[in-house]
Amino acid sequence: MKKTRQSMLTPSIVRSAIKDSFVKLNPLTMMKNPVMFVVEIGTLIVLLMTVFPGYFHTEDDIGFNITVFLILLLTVLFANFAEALAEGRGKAQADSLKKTKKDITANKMVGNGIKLVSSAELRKGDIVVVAQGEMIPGDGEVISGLASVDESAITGESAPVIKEAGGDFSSVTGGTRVVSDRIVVRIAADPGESFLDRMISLVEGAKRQKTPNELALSTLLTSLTIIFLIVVVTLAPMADYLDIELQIPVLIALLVCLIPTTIGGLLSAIGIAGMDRVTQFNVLAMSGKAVEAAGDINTMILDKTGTITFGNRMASEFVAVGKESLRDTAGWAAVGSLRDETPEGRSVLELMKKQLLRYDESLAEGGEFIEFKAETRMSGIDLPDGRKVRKGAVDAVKKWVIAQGGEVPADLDAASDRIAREGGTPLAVAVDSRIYGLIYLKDTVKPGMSERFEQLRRMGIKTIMCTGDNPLTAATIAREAGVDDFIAESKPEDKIAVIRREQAEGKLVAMTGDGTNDAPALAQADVGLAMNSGTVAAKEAANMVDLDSDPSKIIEVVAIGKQLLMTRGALTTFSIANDIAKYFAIIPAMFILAIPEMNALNVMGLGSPQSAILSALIFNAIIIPLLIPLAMKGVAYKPMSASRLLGRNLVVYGLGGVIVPFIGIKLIDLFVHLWV
Ligand SMILES: Nc1ncnc2c1ncn2[C@@H]1O[C@H](COP(=O)(O)OP(=O)(O)OP(=O)(O)O)[C@@H](O)[C@H]1O
Ligand SMILES: [K+]
Ligand SMILES: [Mg+2]
Repeated sequence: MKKTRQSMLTPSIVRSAIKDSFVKLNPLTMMKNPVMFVVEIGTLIVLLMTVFPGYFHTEDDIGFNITVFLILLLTVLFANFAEALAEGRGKAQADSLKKTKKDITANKMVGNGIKLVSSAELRKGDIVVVAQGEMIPGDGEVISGLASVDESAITGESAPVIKEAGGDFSSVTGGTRVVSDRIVVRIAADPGESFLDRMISLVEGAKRQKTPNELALSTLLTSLTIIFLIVVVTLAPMADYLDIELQIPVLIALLVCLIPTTIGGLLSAIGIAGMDRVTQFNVLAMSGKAVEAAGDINTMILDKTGTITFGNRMASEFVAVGKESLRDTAGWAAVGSLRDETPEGRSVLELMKKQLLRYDESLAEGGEFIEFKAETRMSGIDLPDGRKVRKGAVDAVKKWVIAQGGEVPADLDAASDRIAREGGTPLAVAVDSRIYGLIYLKDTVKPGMSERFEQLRRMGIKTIMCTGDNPLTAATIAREAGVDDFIAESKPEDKIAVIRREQAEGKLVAMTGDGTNDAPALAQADVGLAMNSGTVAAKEAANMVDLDSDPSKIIEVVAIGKQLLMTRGALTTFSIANDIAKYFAIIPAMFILAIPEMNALNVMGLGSPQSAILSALIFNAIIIPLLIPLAMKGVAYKPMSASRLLGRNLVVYGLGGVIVPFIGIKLIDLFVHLWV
């Protein structure tokens, strides 16, 4: 698989991030981040005191005040830089997508003729013809024809994909190119509402809103900021009363050290980078909320065919039952599959060829094809002579035959059970009231599935396989794959019922799907991952789309969501723990001259009061850029239960958060002390 996606930070991204760090100093922008906004105001106050020392009577402290001002300014710039850097990759990606979105000429069908129009004029419902070498002018559904389409502009995948009318592979995306044949497409989106438009605004972050989780954390951080603001402001009169002189820049330095600037500066970068990780993984998440929900999932609904198994269910054997001959069984299976375009149907005809079996193709001429439906779980053909040929799930065919007064051969169940126990799918073949035998459809569980489900179990996620297949096959595959639970013979509406049942117990549910009949369930699920190859309805209902159309990717999406939540939690813990250490650096320094006993609190043995304050402030600033890589990459995630994880993170980031600044500030003080 060749990916053209940009996944590295380029010098140009870094350059524009540096520029943006200054642009973001605009107070109207800063106000959205209350913690850093307080720092910005503090910076301005110290700046005023440096510029007008006469007015503030701060002539003696100009050197110190300039230093404080510069460190504070850097603190704000570092936080802005973190956010700008996180946004950079998305912006670069949006730029390259915009190049894909040029205006092109479309062949619009008007009456019986074709009119050349600009793609920007196309509306929902318009019909266009796209021939070899041409670009598809808008999102839509193929209504006739078959073509291979190069979707690399959108998916980064260079191998063309087949698009054809009818079924689950009929949706096409504007901006992709037809590389062979010719298709007729019904446009499904008005200008400005296309998939490409949505993708651009998504990676650009235009629609980025704070998620509920981020909002809750912001509220906490703002409350902490207000509390420390009150503490610091009330220090001044108290000091006054004790006849201790406290300079305003020192109080501001104390405040900035105490409020959670580390997480305040990195919070938005963490969220953007998390979304970006999902995008780099070729999954489009419609909102940050969806990614976070993925991190909190309790239950995952997966279908069997194509998700847990490879899904190329191939006919591998014909089995006759009762007194029927193998030749007749195979022959009717083939006639019943003649116009069945599903992979299962095609594989029956291939098996006939491979086994050199002959059958009378002309029988089907003029017959009426009965398409496979998940509701009936059968397909076949009604012959012109009145005979009805069916193949399908064994219980469905049995019911159909019995309804016509037929009987079920005694050895049918034993034969189908054998296939099912081996994990295969048995399809019964019948003509009118007579069952001839079985088609053995083989499918294999994808390698490594059981390890992945084991990982999910350790994360505390329950997996439920929902399949239209029979209970025995389902049980075998479920055992082999290691899912926790399964539901067999499920119809599309059963999926939504399972989701509702789990949600009623207060659980968050994820599911994948691609068909139009999956759309309601995808919309109902907290995390719905649709396949890009799937129908427009599925893609619209879901809150994520996988551009590679790999349904098992939901597992990685969950891991990314968890990593995002964990990174945020870990850095919050670290940030707050950090501030404790700074308290011990600054408080003794502030009072030491007036209250010599305070020296007992000077546990760090810092050089001088001024050096102590500056060192704490410098540490407070540089910890932000130092943690940018962690915020962007996310903390390493190992599957384990939520409570063990919490314990581990408290030790690493809580204890680490207390110890690191003691060492850091002490080291910085050794240098700073040489100058002040
Ligand atoms: N082309 C076909 N013709 C006749 N019967 C079919 C055909 N394809 C599948 N079936 C039968 O219908 C059943 C249901 O198919 P469906 O696609 O709804 O579910 P599934 O593929 O078995 O399971 P999953 O939901 O895991 O994809 C299958 O188990 C099989 O017995
Ligand atoms: K701080
Ligand atoms: Mg299926």
